[in-house]
Amino acid sequence: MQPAISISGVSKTYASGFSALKHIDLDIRHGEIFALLGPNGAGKTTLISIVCGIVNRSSGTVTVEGADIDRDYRTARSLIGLVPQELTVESFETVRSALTFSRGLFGKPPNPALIEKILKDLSLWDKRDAKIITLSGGMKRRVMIGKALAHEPRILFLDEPTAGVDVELRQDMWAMVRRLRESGVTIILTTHYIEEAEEMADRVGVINHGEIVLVEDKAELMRKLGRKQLRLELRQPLGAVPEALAGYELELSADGGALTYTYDNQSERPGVASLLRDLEIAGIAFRDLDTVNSSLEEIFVNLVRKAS
Ligand SMILES: Nc1ncnc2c1ncn2[C@@H]1O[C@H](COP(=O)(O)OP(=O)(O)OP(=O)(O)O)[C@@H](O)[C@H]1O
Repeated sequence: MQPAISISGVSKTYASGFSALKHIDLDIRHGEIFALLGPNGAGKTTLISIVCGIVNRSSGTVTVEGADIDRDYRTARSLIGLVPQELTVESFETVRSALTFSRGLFGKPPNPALIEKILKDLSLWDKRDAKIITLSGGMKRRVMIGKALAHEPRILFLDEPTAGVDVELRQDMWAMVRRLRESGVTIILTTHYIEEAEEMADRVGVINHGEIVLVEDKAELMRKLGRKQLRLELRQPLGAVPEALAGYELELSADGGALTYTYDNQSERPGVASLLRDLEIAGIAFRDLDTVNSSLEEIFVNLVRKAS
């Protein structure tokens, strides 16, 4: 099956000469929730804006459900709903007319029943005739989502959906995103909250300095998250790890004074107890030991640092 979105060799150099994206290759699968994770300024918004046809790329190709975003702009664009980072809603419009108008922009015939359903799904039906200016920030954000859904897109981009949003609304938002996914919509969200990626995503892509540094199933990342390290301070420095301990893939520190064993619960590797036994058999004594849990945050920070 062709991907929902295929991004190939996409680069962006702004007029200032700043290179915001460097040869991005990325496929988004049908029906997944993909979290694009990266620090401020990494290029997330630039990438989304290119796919949505708001920013011109310097090179590369993008297709949406097979439609090229240049040659087949209208088709590609109509398949996408975009909820931008900034709240950009017409203050004096009513909620319902904002959605109706958005649908019309895509040349779709009016569909009051659909607009009603979207408003109900977003818990905005009671506010359908309210002017947007009278709504709370959280409600305005939901109006933005409603506008993005009004033309029945197959793919929804959410740029920092929960930035500055309180915990309750964040939970609501996540529940809503899941419902959308269940209805078959592919979702790409950008975030710099690791917990958001952890909670929501089927796959996670990490972007830093305009480069994709990792794309992985979340489950695989969680496996890494569950990884632990045992560090042993040795009594006598070693010149090399003895052959008998090769199965543990131990890491010897540069000065030979410490061994690090990385393991996780699902690992096929033998556990800590057997390592300690085998160390004793090999005549390696240690004077201290310490365990460290790696977290997704740590994985992320390391990736970002390595790429810097
Ligand atoms: N019009 C522009 N002209 C020059 N540089 C720009 C322009 N727009 C964005 N940039 C730069 O490109 C880089 C990537 O910006 P972008 O908004 O894509 O990052 P981001 O990952 O979405 O960050 P944030 O999480 O802060 O929104 C930043 O360094 C930004 O300053």
